Amino acid sequence: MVRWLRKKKQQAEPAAPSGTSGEKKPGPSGQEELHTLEAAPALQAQLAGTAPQLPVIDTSVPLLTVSGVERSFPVGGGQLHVLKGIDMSLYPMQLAMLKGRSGSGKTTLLNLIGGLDQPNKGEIRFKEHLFHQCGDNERTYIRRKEIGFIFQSFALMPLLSAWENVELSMRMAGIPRSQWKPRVTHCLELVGLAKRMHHRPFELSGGEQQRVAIAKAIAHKPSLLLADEPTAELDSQMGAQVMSVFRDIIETERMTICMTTHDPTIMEVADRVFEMVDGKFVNS
Ligand SMILES: Nc1ncnc2c1ncn2[C@@H]1O[C@H](COP(=O)(O)OP(=O)(O)OP(=O)(O)O)[C@@H](O)[C@H]1O
Repeated sequence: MVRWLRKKKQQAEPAAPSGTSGEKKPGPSGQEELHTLEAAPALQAQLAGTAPQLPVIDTSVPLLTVSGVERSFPVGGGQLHVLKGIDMSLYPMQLAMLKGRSGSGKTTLLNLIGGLDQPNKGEIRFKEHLFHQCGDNERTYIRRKEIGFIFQSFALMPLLSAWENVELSMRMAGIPRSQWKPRVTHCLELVGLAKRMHHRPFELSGGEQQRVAIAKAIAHKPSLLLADEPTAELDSQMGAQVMSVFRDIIETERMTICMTTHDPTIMEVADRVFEMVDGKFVNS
């Protein structure tokens, strides 16, 4: 078992990336808060100081910048203005959360950040790429290489095992076959499913299925992981396990995670919370 140190809520901090230096913080009681989850060997090695040194990442340079973004949809002969001027930055190794009432525009924004859709106005820069200027093919190419998606409903192939589901995503991402075996093993170990690799989705709990979905989403080593309500279908214990896995992924895979949630308990582990009201951010 591995200890997971729960991050403190850091909403009050400015836009600079908070909590991204990898330091561990005590819980509100001043004690380290313990969450138990099957150990991720890569994380264990890191904690034990036996892992190889990871490359240094400059966490002060945004991975993604959204500036003045607006998105409308044609509805019933008029325009529905969903996003009304969004500015945000996501930094390397940050866990960012979007919260807001149903219909406030969170998924619409996540789709834009992930290059699945384009804004009517404003700019989206992801690394050196200007998403608002890219054509569909270019965005698809960048997305396949650099971005991973996790959905509320797991989206696993029901007849394939956990292993085969993750392997399929590597095949579809065009990753050379020689890399499949070590990477699938690593990803499933990272999400705590070393002993469930050959189970099919119906033989796994909801939380385990979501962790297979996470392994699938990170298998091609994206730098940004986007998750639309990844804990909505899970009970609170399984939701906490998914958040624990997200923290491990940030530390060991050096990814940035941006997710939507309605759950205030889940928000406590965020480095940054963006609150959306009627297509705009408030208090952020
Ligand atoms: N393609 C579309 N065409 C027309 N309207 C759309 C489209 N996509 C989203 N909308 C509308 O935009 C608004 C925001 O939707 P969105 O899914 O972004 O909200 P949300 O905050 O993610 O909600 P929830 O928490 O329920 O998932 C909704 O009123 C929705 O009906």
